[in-house]
Amino acid sequence: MGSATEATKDISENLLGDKKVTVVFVLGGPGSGKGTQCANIVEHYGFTHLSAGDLLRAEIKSGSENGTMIQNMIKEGKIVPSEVTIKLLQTAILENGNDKFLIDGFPRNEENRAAFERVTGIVPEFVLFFDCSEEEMERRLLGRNQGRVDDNIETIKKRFKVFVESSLPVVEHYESLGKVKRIDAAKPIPEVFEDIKVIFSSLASKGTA
Ligand SMILES: Nc1ncnc2c1ncn2[C@@H]1O[C@H](COP(=O)(O)OP(=O)(O)O)[C@@H](O)[C@H]1O
Ligand SMILES: Nc1ccn([C@@H]2O[C@H](COP(=O)(O)OP(=O)(O)O)[C@@H](O)[C@H]2O)c(=O)n1
Ligand SMILES: [Mg+2]
Repeated sequence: MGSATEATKDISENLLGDKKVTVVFVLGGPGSGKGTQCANIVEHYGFTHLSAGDLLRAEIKSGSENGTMIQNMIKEGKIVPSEVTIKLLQTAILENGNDKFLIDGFPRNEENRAAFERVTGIVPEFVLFFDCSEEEMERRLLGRNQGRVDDNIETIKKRFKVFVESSLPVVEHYESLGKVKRIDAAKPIPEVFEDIKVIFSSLASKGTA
């Protein structure tokens, strides 16, 4: 009996060669702590962390022909066309020996979501959603100090708008499928990780990751 999910997994095996993967999407507003907690999850649960933003920034640095376009989009807080980001994610998945991935900061809009599903056939195990107020996220971004072109108040405001208008609908989509695990991301880093551990420990004990 082939369920819809099984059918999609078959497609994913075709497009990713023989590779079967477990994927968790890590979503949340800018500065909600996605990258910080992904590092913790990698250390404890053997996932590979793929940050869409990091892959795009590496693409700029590599001198790719898309570099200028990507840089301009990031500076404006806009979402880069899916084909660019999906290609980077797909290559990273195929080049990696691991079969468990945290995809951080993707999908960020409906176009990202639908195109990724269509192209890779990958259906996420679940979506880890970091819930945090804009006031707190703004404070964190202004203190992040990584020299990013988008961590200034003008771009931050644009990113918040894009998050509410384009990214939250993606979370709502997965909510309607019962796939969202919401985390109170306003708490201190160790407390947030304690809540995340509960989720990943139960996943590990079910043998799905
Ligand atoms: N729970 C937290 N409490 C306070 N500061 C945090 C917390 N989580 C992350 N930070 C800090 O906030 C900034 C943004 O975190 P980051 O993980 O880069 O967020 P994101 O990837 O969601 O944009 C970093 O400087 C990080 O050290
Ligand atoms: N799926 C994605 C992810 C990031 N990006 C771009 O990269 C920027 C930084 O993304 P990020 O995930 O590193 O940012 P944070 O949420 O970690 O602060 C976004 O504001 C977008 O301009 C994108 O276009 N598409
Ligand atoms: Mg990040």
